[in-house]
Amino acid sequence: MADTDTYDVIVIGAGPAGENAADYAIRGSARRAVLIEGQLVGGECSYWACMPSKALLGAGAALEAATGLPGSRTRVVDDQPEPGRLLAWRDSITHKRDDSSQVDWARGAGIDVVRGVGKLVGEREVEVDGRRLHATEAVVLATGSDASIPPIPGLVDAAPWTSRDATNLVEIPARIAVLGGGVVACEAATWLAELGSVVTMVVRGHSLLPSMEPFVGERVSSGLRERGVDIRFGTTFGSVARPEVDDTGYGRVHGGPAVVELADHAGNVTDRLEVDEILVAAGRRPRTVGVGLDALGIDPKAELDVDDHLNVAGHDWLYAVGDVNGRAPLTHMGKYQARVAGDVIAARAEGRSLDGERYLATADHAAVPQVVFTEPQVGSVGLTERGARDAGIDVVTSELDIEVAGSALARENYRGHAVLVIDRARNVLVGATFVGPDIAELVHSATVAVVGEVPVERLWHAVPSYPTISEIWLRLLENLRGKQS
Ligand SMILES: Cc1cc2nc3c(=O)[nH]c(=O)nc-3n(C[C@H](O)[C@H](O)[C@H](O)COP(=O)(O)OP(=O)(O)OC[C@H]3O[C@@H](n4cnc5c(N)ncnc54)[C@H](O)[C@@H]3O)c2cc1C
Ligand SMILES: NC(=O)c1ccc[n+]([C@@H]2O[C@H](COP(=O)([O-])OP(=O)(O)OC[C@H]3O[C@@H](n4cnc5c(N)ncnc54)[C@H](O)[C@@H]3O)[C@@H](O)[C@H]2O)c1
Repeated sequence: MADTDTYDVIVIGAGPAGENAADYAIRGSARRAVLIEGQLVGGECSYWACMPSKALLGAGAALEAATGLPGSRTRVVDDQPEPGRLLAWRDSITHKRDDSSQVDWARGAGIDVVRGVGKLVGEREVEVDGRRLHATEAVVLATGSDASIPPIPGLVDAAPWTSRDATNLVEIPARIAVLGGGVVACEAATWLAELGSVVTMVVRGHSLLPSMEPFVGERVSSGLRERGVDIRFGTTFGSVARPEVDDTGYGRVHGGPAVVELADHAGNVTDRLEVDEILVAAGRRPRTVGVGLDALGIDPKAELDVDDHLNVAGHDWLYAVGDVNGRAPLTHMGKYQARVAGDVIAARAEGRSLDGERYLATADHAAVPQVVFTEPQVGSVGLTERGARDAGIDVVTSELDIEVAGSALARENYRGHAVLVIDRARNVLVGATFVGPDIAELVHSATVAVVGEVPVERLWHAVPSYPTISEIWLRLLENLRGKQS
């Protein structure tokens, strides 16, 4: 009988990255893997992040599409989502936080599941609730990330919402202040406003989604303002006071009203807001502390040093995939890294060479795609114009409003914008950004072009179907030809 405490592969954290690493490391072999999970198998994405957030955003997007066309507009009886049914739909998508189907999937894939908090205690050694497990091949760290709460006076004591509350909301706060101008803040402000909250976004910078092309922030700000969201740029929370705090659980209002002092960069108080809830959407921190990295001489507070095999520097048996390594904190990128790490573990276990593209997570550097599900949607891949120039690439750009037959048919007043960033010397696409209704599915075409390093001359022969929003590709290439000739 197999020793239940010895596995070929031990994975700490059963989010999307951990699940895929375990699966790829043993698939088609007699190797044995175990997933150690302290909360829910499926991780942040399934229960607290991607899945519930997209469930909450779907109805608003569908209403936007229906009200955007004569003929369906007059048939829409209410242009706001119906809260009760929307929250029930969200609950059906998250299985009310019951992870049994994911546990069944793991067991069906030949992966053991151990519940508990795992900790590295030495080379290839992991402890979970006093039990010692040994890995003959590899240990994979896939512990994800936690929401960061900035050290603002009174903020922690006010028990603010994090994204877990916003995605799992059961009470809709009448007035809410959202701290942050990143992806979580923009998406959550969208569904909260659609559900009837009066939303004030407090953004310390001067644009939303500042890591993207500048027009992205402008378009998303307009979309949010059209939904009644008040955006205060150049402002942060100076302090928070909430006299009555109540531990009501995820997604319920955590007590009485809070007074938030807004402050400018010099610390001067510029305004005071009274709100019923606060959402902190100020970024995430990899879960590296408390997982035993110090037992290996690795500083748990420092960024993990991980190579393109997803190997942690200095430990050829230790891998880190997903949010925990900070390379590209998105579900699809964590799963991609996990596929690469799993393939590397399998190849090493079978004594095969690691030559070949499948063993290197190269997309993390130059081809990270992302869709932000605001209204309008934002989709991007690769470098922005500024990012490319900062990387020393001589670029030419092609930038246009999305005005093609496909977009005119999608909405009566379609408004969208797109840019291609081309490496002038190699004449290949290094980045693309699209903003507009229904652009999410355009991103993968750009990803293929970036990853494939398709010469712009060849892109001419990728003919977009008529009438689709993809026709913008042709307009952008025509515009580029005008610039290059
Ligand atoms: C509101 C929100 C919306 C998002 N929407 C999207 C989206 O639309 N698309 C997208 O691509 N990304 C999205 N993301 C990002 C996405 O959720 C993460 O990139 C993804 O969940 C990371 O997967 P992971 O497996 O690395 O970590 P996680 O999903 O965080 O899973 C890690 C798991 O490890 C467990 N764990 C941690 N420490 C231990 C330990 N010591 N022992 C045992 N178990 C442990 C945790 O309980 C958890 O289950 C969103 C994030 C947020 C916050
Ligand atoms: N659709 C998607 O792909 C999707 C959706 C949601 C989240 N995510 C991912 O989840 C991760 C977390 O998202 P996020 O929005 O929390 O992080 P973020 O880094 O995108 O944005 C953080 C925001 O908080 C602000 N901030 C940080 N510290 C602050 C402080 N002390 N005071 C005031 N403001 C402060 C920043 O200026 C920024 O506006 C990201 O990696 C994101 O890509 C992805």
